[in-house]
Amino acid sequence: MSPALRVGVVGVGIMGADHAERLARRTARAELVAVADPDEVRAKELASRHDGVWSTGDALELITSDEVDAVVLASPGFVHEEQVLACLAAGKPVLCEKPLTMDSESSLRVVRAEREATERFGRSLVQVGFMRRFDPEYARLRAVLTDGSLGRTLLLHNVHRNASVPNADFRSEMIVRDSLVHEVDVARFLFGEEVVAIQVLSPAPTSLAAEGVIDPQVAIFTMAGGGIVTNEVFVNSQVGYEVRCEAVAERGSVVIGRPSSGAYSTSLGTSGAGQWGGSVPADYRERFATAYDLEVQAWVDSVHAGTSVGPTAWDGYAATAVSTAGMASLASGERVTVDLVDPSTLAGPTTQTHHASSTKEPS
Ligand SMILES: NC(=O)C1=CN([C@@H]2O[C@H](COP(=O)(O)OP(=O)(O)OC[C@H]3O[C@@H](n4cnc5c(N)ncnc54)[C@H](O)[C@@H]3O)[C@@H](O)[C@H]2O)C=CC1
Ligand SMILES: O=C1[C@@H](O)[C@H](O)[C@@H](O)[C@H](O)[C@H]1O
Repeated sequence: MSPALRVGVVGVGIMGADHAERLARRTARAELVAVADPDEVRAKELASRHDGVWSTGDALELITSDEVDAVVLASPGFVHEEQVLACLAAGKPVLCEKPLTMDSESSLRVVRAEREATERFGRSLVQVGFMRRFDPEYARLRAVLTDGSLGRTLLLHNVHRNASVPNADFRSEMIVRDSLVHEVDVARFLFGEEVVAIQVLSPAPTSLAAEGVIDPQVAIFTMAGGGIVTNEVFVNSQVGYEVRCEAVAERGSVVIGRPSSGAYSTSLGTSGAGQWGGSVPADYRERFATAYDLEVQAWVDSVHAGTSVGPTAWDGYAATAVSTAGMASLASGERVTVDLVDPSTLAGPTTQTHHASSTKEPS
């Protein structure tokens, strides 16, 4: 049996700490060996909870270390380009949290570098952290939509709510680039097509959002085959983490993410009367715990096998291209066409994945 994959985690805030714990405690054939964060106290504190894990304030030191075989990037999106490129230069497989980068041009640079690295190292090195593809409910929904029994998929209706967002930097644009980007990937994953246009509408905002932040937002995607996707993203809903998706097809519809499909209970309300309903998860770490576990395990297994799995650099770029168009639409209120490079014009091998849960890449 091959030795455990020695993994380093870059950025140990909310998601990085969660992934570090997962790698250290419940990912087979993997070992957490190092963590990096410019907040060195935070990195050191996390490392001290695990035997033999070292910490550094310098992400590049971790990425280039001979003691690290593969890297999980959970740093903020604006540093992903530099850090993914460093992983590619070092020939290290990287699981990069979404979004791949913050704009279309930088994501395209990553796709080009990834193709060169694939030729050089003989395998695709980038997986993007669109974990919903690994969620059992989304995977089941995709299976139902693709088995042909319901006919062609016509519409998707997505709801994505966070109780609140962590800091004052989470402006209207972040709702598009950091939150709505999940729905972009879901739309591509479920339709198996690209998003060709987006319109972002700005309803009157909640008084509970930070000054000047447009929250909620409603976005409408047009798919390459003419399907339409409606999306509500509301990041200051006060209640909890609600992610639902309803697909409408020619011969039926399918909904996932309802409380009844998870924990469901009756209880006594504060008034003493009986009430019904499920509990709403507090945040993504609770709602998508299984998806993250499956995502990280699949990544580790694929690295051992020398293959790739799940969302590729192309998937990351295609999603970011939609967000970039979404930013323009947020500013103008107009429908904006997505500008996506023709993949056949890119040099190097395609980064086709070999996983049932991946969107087919245009050839
Ligand atoms: N897949 C999912 O459901 C989720 C994904 N994310 C993604 O994970 C990433 C991190 O998000 P959070 O953990 O929420 O942010 P966070 O703000 O909680 O943590 C970010 C960490 O990165 C560190 N950092 C800053 N600059 C750095 C650099 N140059 N190199 C290394 N580390 C650096 C910060 O000090 C902080 O500890 C983002 O890309 C975000 O979009 C976040 C939440 C959920
Ligand atoms: O990825 C995530 C965060 O970065 C984002 O900020 C949240 O809105 C999403 O719900 C969460 O899944």
